[in-house]
Amino acid sequence: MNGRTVLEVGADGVAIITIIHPPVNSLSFDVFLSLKESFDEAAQREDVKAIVVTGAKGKFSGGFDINAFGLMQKGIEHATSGDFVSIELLTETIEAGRKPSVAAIDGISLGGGLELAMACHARISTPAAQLALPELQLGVIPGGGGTQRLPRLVGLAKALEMMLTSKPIKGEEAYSSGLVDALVSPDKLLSTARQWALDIVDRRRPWVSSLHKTDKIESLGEAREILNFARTQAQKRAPNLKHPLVCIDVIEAGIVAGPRTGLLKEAEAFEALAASDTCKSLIHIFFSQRGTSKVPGVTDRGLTPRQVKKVAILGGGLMGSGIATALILSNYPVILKEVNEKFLDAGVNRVKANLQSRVKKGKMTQEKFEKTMSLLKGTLDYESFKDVDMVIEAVIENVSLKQQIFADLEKYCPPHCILASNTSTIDLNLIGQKTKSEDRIIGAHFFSPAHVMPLLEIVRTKQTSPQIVVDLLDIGRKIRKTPVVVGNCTGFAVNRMFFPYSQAAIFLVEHGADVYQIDKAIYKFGMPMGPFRLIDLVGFGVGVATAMQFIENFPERTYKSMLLPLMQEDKRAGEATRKGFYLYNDKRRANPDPELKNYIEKSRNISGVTVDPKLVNLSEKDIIEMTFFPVVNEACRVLDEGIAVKAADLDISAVMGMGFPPYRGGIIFWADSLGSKYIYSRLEEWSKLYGEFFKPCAYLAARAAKGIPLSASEEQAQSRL
Ligand SMILES: C[C@H](O)CC(=O)SCCNC(=O)CCNC(=O)[C@H](O)C(C)(C)COP(=O)(O)OP(=O)(O)OC[C@H]1O[C@@H](n2cnc3c(N)ncnc32)[C@H](O)[C@@H]1OP(=O)(O)O
Repeated sequence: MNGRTVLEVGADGVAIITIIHPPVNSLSFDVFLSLKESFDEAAQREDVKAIVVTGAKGKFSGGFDINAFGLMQKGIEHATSGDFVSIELLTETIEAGRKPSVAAIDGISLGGGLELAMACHARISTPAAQLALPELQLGVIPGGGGTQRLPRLVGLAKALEMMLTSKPIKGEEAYSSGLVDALVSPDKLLSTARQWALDIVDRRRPWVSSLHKTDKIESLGEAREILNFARTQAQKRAPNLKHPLVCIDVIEAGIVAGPRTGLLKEAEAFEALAASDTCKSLIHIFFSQRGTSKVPGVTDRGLTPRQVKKVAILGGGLMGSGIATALILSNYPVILKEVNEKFLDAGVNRVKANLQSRVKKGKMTQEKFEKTMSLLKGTLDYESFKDVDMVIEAVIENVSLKQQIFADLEKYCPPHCILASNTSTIDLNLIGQKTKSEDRIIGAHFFSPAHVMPLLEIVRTKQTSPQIVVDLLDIGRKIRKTPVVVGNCTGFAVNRMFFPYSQAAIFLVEHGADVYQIDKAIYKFGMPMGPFRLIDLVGFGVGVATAMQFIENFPERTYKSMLLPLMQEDKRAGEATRKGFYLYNDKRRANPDPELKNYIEKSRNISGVTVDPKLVNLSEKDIIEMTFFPVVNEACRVLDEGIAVKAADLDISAVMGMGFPPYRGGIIFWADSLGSKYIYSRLEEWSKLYGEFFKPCAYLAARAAKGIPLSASEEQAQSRL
């Protein structure tokens, strides 16, 4: 059985129904059926006066069992159909039941979990409990009456905010907004809920049916205004997504035609959306994100992460200060080392500024700011490194400098200390060449700004010990990053994929395509910005340095262009210099620059490239394919070489490291939706026309030949032969 509920009746006549489905008490079909049985039994038993529903082990419920979406998509399960869950169970059995029910909420009450609680006649919560309707994050809308009951409990504006952002609110806010009726500490939760239920029976407390509440709902005119504003915002935020608009339509239907009509519309829309590509992609992302910390041969050895009490960071530049911020925010004491007072001050000030911006946004109190800053100590020497448990080197990308630093670290740090480098491209074996500590050298590749970006690329060499990987995975989790463990090579996984992306864009421009048209098409596809706007943001210095690494290591498939160096020569080095592919005003607004064509022309002449009329007016589809298929090709090489353990890790790397739209499921998931054969045939066609840069790799060719998805593991691929 996939989860269940238990029913216990106390001497006071209150039946406690407890959901038991570890780890988060999700609502599987078995749990729904069992809930129905338990509520039916409680309704029938004469010794039961009232009902309390709760979740085992301090967690009310993490919502609908997300595994079940897969079953629904395969047509195996239909039990969520609105008729059963939303109407029969939640509305008719629970809300319209003859005995009052109270939800006792601790830990989490998410999605279907909150919908179950809202169908009860009252909700008692602990202050720290998290309540949310996060369904939109999964490409669906609430399907258990959430679109109808939440606005009636908290008002339209708050309900829309909760649904459209998917963000949880804590018990305290839930209480002040009317979602819960009382707040109590965890030890008093059940007794308070029991008493509340009995009080409803005795008419000492109101018997409220959320679905029929009217006091919080705005007038029709006002409601329409709020809904239309939400529509505009939703379209602006994610123009490619339809389900947020469906959610707003369903809420509106309930307000215009009544909650019963709203429930039916909701159920219908939920079922349709659960079968959509967006939902499939987002659920793939949900599980893939949780799967990144399961590394075969590492996390299955029973190793326990060691405690890291003190961390040292070398380099207080943009990366070093960002990493320091991320660590102190999670209460790690940090030593920041720089080469002189001036650089040290600048580094410490950057950390300060990072935290101050949180204070300004109201995300941090002044007191917490001071406490957090006190965890950071600056230094100019290695004196205080003797008791650090981890060092993260974040200096400039210079091999000999890094080699020297690691040799020094070996001397000054204790033998158990993790020696990590934040390099984004350099082979770790090179960095550790002058040490005998290869087993504790590891890559901790953060993405800028390090205290904001969610990805941490953990790079292990063949010598890195599994214990060190387990330790870093634990730190990653504690500083709230999604770790992806990859193998060692130039560029690792994320930059290996990133590189052909900007290269393809530069190739297209040199052959006649328009910079701004490319950026527009890629933005429309769902990237946060186009490749040229991104190169401007990152800065040409970084772009050129990375290019050199790739030219050196993968010369056969690097498209060589002088465009960036030429622009750099003229002090056009990106946003920092206010000029790059765009011109930037005081407010960082990017404007196209008519002068750009002169540089492109010059660069074309140097490369000996002529404009290809076929590439001048490319369709958006062609721009997307010519830019992203080389990325898919490189991702296939990364998989083939074993740099990434599984395709899903690359999907997460693309989403969190490159900004690839999660609703397309990540780079390989997206590629598989188009088919390996199609991608192969296009790359093959372009490689004949334009050379090696587009040449499909052996992995892609083999899978295309057999019609096998790119994500299939090697064993799966073999078994399909
Ligand atoms: C009809 C309804 O309207 C439709 C719905 O309810 S849709 C579902 C709505 N619910 C959600 O979106 C909640 C999703 N879950 C979460 O946000 C987080 O997992 C959480 C806050 C519950 C717990 O977070 P955290 O403690 O960090 O643990 P996390 O690693 O994420 O999850 C623990 C395990 O529970 C699983 N899990 C979490 N929520 C789940 C769910 N709703 N269904 C199935 N499994 C779930 C995770 O996959 C993970 O499994 P693993 O250990 O095998 O990798």
